[in-house]
This record gives sequence, structure tokens and C-alpha cells, in this order.
Amino acid sequence: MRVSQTIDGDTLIAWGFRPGRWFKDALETANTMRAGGADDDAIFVALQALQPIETLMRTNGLPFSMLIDAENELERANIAAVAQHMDALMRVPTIVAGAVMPDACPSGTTAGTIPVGGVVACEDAIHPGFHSSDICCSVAITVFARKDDPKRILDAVQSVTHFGPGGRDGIHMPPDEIMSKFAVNPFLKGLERFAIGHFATQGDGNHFAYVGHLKSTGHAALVTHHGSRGLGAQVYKRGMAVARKHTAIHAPKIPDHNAWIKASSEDGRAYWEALQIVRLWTKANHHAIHDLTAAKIGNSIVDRFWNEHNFVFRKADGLFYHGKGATPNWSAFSDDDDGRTIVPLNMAEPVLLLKHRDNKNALGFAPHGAGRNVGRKAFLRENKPRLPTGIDARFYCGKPDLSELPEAYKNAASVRSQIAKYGLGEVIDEVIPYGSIMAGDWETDAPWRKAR
Ligand SMILES: Nc1nc2c(ncn2[C@@H]2O[C@H](COP(=O)(O)O)[C@@H](O)[C@H]2O)c(=O)[nH]1
Ligand SMILES: [Mn+2]
Repeated sequence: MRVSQTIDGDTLIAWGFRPGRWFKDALETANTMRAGGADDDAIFVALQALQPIETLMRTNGLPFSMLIDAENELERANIAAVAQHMDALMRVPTIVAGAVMPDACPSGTTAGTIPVGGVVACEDAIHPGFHSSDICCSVAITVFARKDDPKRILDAVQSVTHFGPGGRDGIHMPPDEIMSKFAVNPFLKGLERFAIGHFATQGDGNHFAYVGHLKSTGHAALVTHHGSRGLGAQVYKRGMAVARKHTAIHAPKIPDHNAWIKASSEDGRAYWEALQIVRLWTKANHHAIHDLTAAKIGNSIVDRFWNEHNFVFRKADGLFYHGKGATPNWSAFSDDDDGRTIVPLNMAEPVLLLKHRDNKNALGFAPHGAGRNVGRKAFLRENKPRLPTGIDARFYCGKPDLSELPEAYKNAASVRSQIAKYGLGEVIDEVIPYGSIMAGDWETDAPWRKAR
């Protein structure tokens, strides 16, 4: 073999290596060896060992469970779109199993985007795109001791929290034991202002605070739905950047939205740790709103639990189970699991409280709601929904978001019967609705915009 003095990218290409990010390390190694007197043959052999093995997309998708039924044309079209995305997704080489819940609907147009209501189990891989930007979107319930006036409770929630984008400049502080972990984690460092500014806020979209009473005892209950707000969005952004970098080196043909972080790498361990801290922040966020409400109405708390539905869970089999709009439904999935799963349906329907059922076909998950058959915009193009009667439906900014009214969601009774049919949990209680608050359509009519 020819002995050239300087080794650059062209030399490596001439030797038959495929260019990529690994060339930076390769050139460093090659030129260090050359400086030490190594000939081309020795350098070539060393570089062969450095060259990353390219992981390819599977040519055929693995099979997956579809635990979902259609009752009309719209639902058939929705299921077909979900199945098409899942079929592309199941070609991603890290995925070993997948399942679709009854509330499924596509969450993007790019082929292989994990649908809402989708679950995938992955080997040594965390895919930020599979839990999506609203990391740890979740539902929490608090049951109050005294049978209070629900209007008083809803008034109290409305006065203690904030709906809409952005935060509130540190009016309430997250617990110190959560904040103290930020500085030492590369995915969290510098994000303290989001964790503080967005604390005790609800956000927008379909995030809600819902008040009702338990069917079993009549006790008043508060149910909130939100995720990790701006904090999670920033962590997701950082996670996706690391995942794209990792995948570009090891699996350059995999599309960006399916990129992953190797779980057993240093980045993987740090990302996993960051997710756990974001989870604790989100749980504390729900509880802060519930505690402020309890203090405002002067009532004590007799029961409280929560579940996350945009998250990654590690099971005893070592796999990473990603739920995108799917709720873990196996006992002790986390230290704070108490065996119950919360399933909201829409503002005018009861919130279901299920006893977990670890259904293998569902990979141990349950639906996280009723889900939609069509996206928000498509729904509004075809429908003129009216405000539901019989409940106290409030919109924080004053203007209803019509894409969040009950008609925008799948038929609640049908989802409920599919939960029974597919063995996804046993309904042990229900929260009967009094009313709820959501952000509303703040984009066109926000009071803080008018004030300017
Ligand atoms: N009880 C209520 N449930 C609602 C409301 N708006 C939506 N929903 C249900 O929650 C899930 C959550 O969806 P996600 O994908 O954003 O996490 C959704 O599927 C609905 O069934 C509401 O105002 N009240
Ligand atoms: Mn959610």
C-alpha cells in the first residue's frame, strides 16, 4: 500500500471509507499514528475498527397489535392511517414490539410517526420522538374529604392556576430537591427558569382542570391534565439533538423523527435521569395546583394518584416502553403507582378510574383518553360544535376553543366498550362531571393581547 504523508478526508475516501461524522475521529487517529511512524496498512486496519457499523431500517415491519375498532367510515379511515404509520414505524431497528390503543389517531403526516395511542418497546434505545415534546403529559386526581360545592372548587382552581402559553415568573417555587438536580444534568442545566416560571400552571390545548364527584361516594374530586410545559419542551429539543447526532453516525438512513439515544451510553443515562426529574417536576406541578385549591377551599385530601401518558418506562425485561398518549397499566410500573389508571374522555363525560390490567397484547398499556378521529383543523372545517349543556364549561381566556368540545373526540361509550372488550382495565369508579376549565382559544382573543 502507498505511504502518503498527510491523511485527509480524500485519502480516507480513496481507501474506500464512507464519509460521515466519524471522519473527525478517524483523521485524528490516522494522523496521530502517522506522526508515530505508522504506515498506511497499519492505519487502514485501525480505521476499519473505528468505522461505525451502519444499522439499517428493516425491509419489513414487525407485527403489532391493533386493539381498536371502527364503527363508521371516519373511524375506518383513521384506523387505516394509524396502521400505515405503525407499519412504517415497526421497521425501525430498535423496536421489538408495538401496540395500538382504542383511542389512537395519527400525530403527524410523515410516514412512521408514532400515533397517539401508540406503544413501542425498544432495545437499548430511548427515542425522544416517541414520547414527544410534552414529556410526561399526565392526569392527576385529588379527592377531597368534605362534600364541597363543585362550583366553589372550580372557582378556586381558576383563581390559583394559569392557563395559556408561558409562565408566571416564579410565583410558586418547585421543591428544592427537584431544582437541586438541574445543575448536574446536561439535559436540564440552564433550564431552571422554565421549571420555576411555569410551575403551578396548566398550559393550553386540551389541558384541563375538571371538577366532579366520585360515583361511589359522592366525594368531590379535582382532575388535572397537563405535561411538563416549557421545561419538557426544552429537554425534548436537547434530547432530539443528541438522538439525531447518534443516529446520523450509527444509522444514517433512519429518518429524524425516529432517531434514538443509545440507552446504555453516557448520553442515554443522562437523558433517562433527566426524564425522571421532569417526571417529578410534572407530578409536583399537578400537586401544587391541587394543594393551592385545597387550601383555598379549606378542605383536606383523602385520596390522590396520577398517571403519565407521554413517557418511557423500563420493565424488568430491560426494554424501554414508549407510550405516546398511552397509559401504563401494569402494577408497580413506578414507585408511586397505586394500581389505578385514570382515563378522561371529554369534558362532559365521566373520568374513568380503572384497576390496572397487565394485558400482554397491549404491552401492559391502557388508552389515555377517547382520542380523535380527525385533527383539530379538519374537525373545525367540517363541524360547528356547540358548547355542551349541563356542565360548567369555562375557558380561561374567555373564548371557547371549539376543537376541544366533546364532539371533537371519539364516541366515549365506544372507547369505553373497547376497554372492556380488549381487557384493558376494569372500571372501578368514575368522576361524574360538574365542569372544567381549559385555556380556550387564546390565540385570537387573549385578554393580555387586548391590554397591549
Ligand atoms: N375530562 C376531559 N377529558 C378531556 C378533555 N379534553 C380532552 N380530554 C381527553 O383527554 C385525552 C388527552 O389527550 P392528549 O393526547 O392531549 O393527552 C383526550 O384523548 C381526550 O379523550 C376535557 O376537557 N375533559
Ligand atoms: Mn396529554
